[in-house]
This record gives sequence, C-alpha cells and structure tokens, in this order.
Amino acid sequence: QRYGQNNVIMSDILKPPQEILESGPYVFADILDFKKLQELIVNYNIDWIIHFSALLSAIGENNVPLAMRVNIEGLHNVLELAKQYRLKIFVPSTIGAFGPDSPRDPTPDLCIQRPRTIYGVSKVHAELMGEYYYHKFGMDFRSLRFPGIISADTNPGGGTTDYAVKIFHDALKSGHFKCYLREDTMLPMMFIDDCLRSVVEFMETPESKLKMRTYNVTAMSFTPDEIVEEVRKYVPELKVTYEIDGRQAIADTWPKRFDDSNARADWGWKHTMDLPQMCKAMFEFLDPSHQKQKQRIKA
Ligand SMILES: NC(=O)c1ccc[n+]([C@@H]2O[C@H](COP(=O)([O-])OP(=O)(O)OC[C@H]3O[C@@H](n4cnc5c(N)ncnc54)[C@H](O)[C@@H]3O)[C@@H](O)[C@H]2O)c1
Ligand SMILES: C[C@@H](O)[C@H](N)C(=O)O
Repeated sequence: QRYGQNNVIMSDILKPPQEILESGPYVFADILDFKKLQELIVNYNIDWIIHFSALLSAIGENNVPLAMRVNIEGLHNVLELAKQYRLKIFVPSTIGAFGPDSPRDPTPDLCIQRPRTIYGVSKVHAELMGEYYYHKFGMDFRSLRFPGIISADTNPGGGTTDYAVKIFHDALKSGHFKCYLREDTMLPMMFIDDCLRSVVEFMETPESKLKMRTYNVTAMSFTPDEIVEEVRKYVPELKVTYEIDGRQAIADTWPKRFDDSNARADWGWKHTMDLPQMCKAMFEFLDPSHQKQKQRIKA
C-alpha cells in the first residue's frame, strides 16, 4: 500500500498461496542464481533489496551444507548485486548472532559474538560483510537483529523460537501443547506487525541519523511458562507437556533480554505489542470464536 502494489516484487522458490498472488507481482528467484537475480533487477528496475531468504537455526543444524550455500553464498550474491546496481539493501540478523560468551541479560549491540550454530555464524558474517561493503564501497547496507518473530498467517520456518507460534496452533487444534524448550527459557520476541514496521521505518530513516549499520530491536521477553499462562486465558483447559530437544542447547546460548536502546534513541524504534496484546492478536486471527472467549476474559 505504502509504495504502490506493483512496486514491491516478492520472490521465493516456493509456490505462493492465492492471496500472495493477488497482492502484487510474485516471481520465482533462487538466491543462488546470480544471473536470474540480475535479470530481475534490470527488468523490474529494482532499487531496494530486502533479503529474507535463509535457513533458520534448527533447520540449519540439520543441513549445514545447504545453510552455508543459502545463507552465505546467497548473501554474497545480493551484496554483489547491490554494489553493481547501486541498490539499498536490508539483511535481517538475529538474536542467534550471539552466543554463550555474549552477555545475555541484557545483550547490547556491541559485545562479543561467538555463536555456535551455522545460522548464527552466517548472520555474523552477513553483518560484517554488509558493514565492510558500506565502508569500502559506500553501499547503503542496513541490518536489524530480530528476536523470535510471531505471526499467525505463515508456518514457522524451522527456528528455535518456533514454540511461541506452535502454542497457538496446538491450543486450538488439540488443546495439548508439546513444548521442546524448558518452561523457564527466556527469549526475546516480537509480533510480525512490529517487525515489518521496523524494517520500513529503519529503511526510511535518513542516513545522517544512523550511528550504526546493524541494530538490535525487540518488543518483549517471555518464557514458555509465561506464554502458557497468557494462552490459558483463551484456552483454560490447555494441557502442556515438556519434551526437550536439541533446540534447548541453542536457546541456552541466546540473549534472554535484548538491549535495543540505540535503535530507540537513533531512529525512534518503538514496539506496540506486548505479550497480552500479541496473544489477543493471534487468537483474533486464528480463532473465529474468539469474540466469545474475549467476553469470558472480561467477565
Ligand atoms: N522468523 C524469525 O523469528 C526471525 C528472527 C530473526 C531473523 N529472521 C530472519 O528473517 C528472514 C526470514 O525468516 P523467516 O522466519 O521468514 O524464515 P522462513 O524459513 O519462513 O523463510 C525463509 C524463506 O527463504 C526461502 N529460501 C530458501 N532457500 C532459498 C533459495 N535458494 N532461494 C530463494 N529463497 C530461498 C524459503 O523458501 C523461505 O520461504 C531470515 O533471514 C531470518 O534469518 C527471522
Ligand atoms: C530467532 C530467529 O532467528 C529464528 N526464529 C530462529 O529461531 O532461528
């Protein structure tokens, strides 16, 4: 809406759902196919790249060679394209770019980053490569380190924070939430609307206001225990069992709380959704009978 329906070209290697097809141009583009990407940039007269393609933390550990190709080779392709065609470029980073040696509560923008997943390593690489291209070639590279992103309209993509989306589907489908993280595991999170708005606001910020090229952003931090308590306001009979898997070891090295004070000070970042507001939005989207439950909560 903001930029004109035909001025944002979406691409992936997946077949899109109907509503995406109807919302504007959609094209196949493999991030590993440099020539095809060149063709798209020229044919559509592209001036910004928002580079979302990646393998997330848990799925990346299951296929390290593919994660290296998509996350590292793919990044090299878009950086080179941005340089060649003088494009502005956004590459998301993540809380996963920190590791066990980073301060975890809170985690500031600048501190030691020694992640232990291929996903985290590829994201530190992206931050550093982008900043290198900025200093060396004057490329307008920008990156935000996101916390776990919670959305209702897409399935989670194989990350460590997926449980915070899964809980809503489990609660509504079976009433039984199987959680793969310990009940006291605290991680930073954000609702998708805040996430997408942060990208737009950050990309539109005049260069003169930016003191860094990569900023932490966050909205809330909670544990499985805390989200269960909130979800039970909508599904009081929710059964919860904990079946811890390999994702616990990843979460145990990630920030518990994220310090995003630089983003707030430099370009005015502000989240709008906290845990109760996020749960309300998720149930409104996923559960048609939500109105009844809302009345029950008020009573
Ligand atoms: N979801 C989160 O919680 C979160 C948090 C921090 C950062 N991020 C970052 O945001 C971005 C998007 O994350 P997401 O949650 O939407 O992940 P996702 O797994 O849902 O989406 C990634 C997309 O990349 C596409 N892809 C894979 N290989 C490709 C290739 N060769 N060419 C083109 N596309 C390819 C996949 O088809 C998929 O649609 C990622 O860079 C991720 O690191 C996400
Ligand atoms: C945090 C983020 O980068 C992603 N959701 C993951 O867990 O891998």
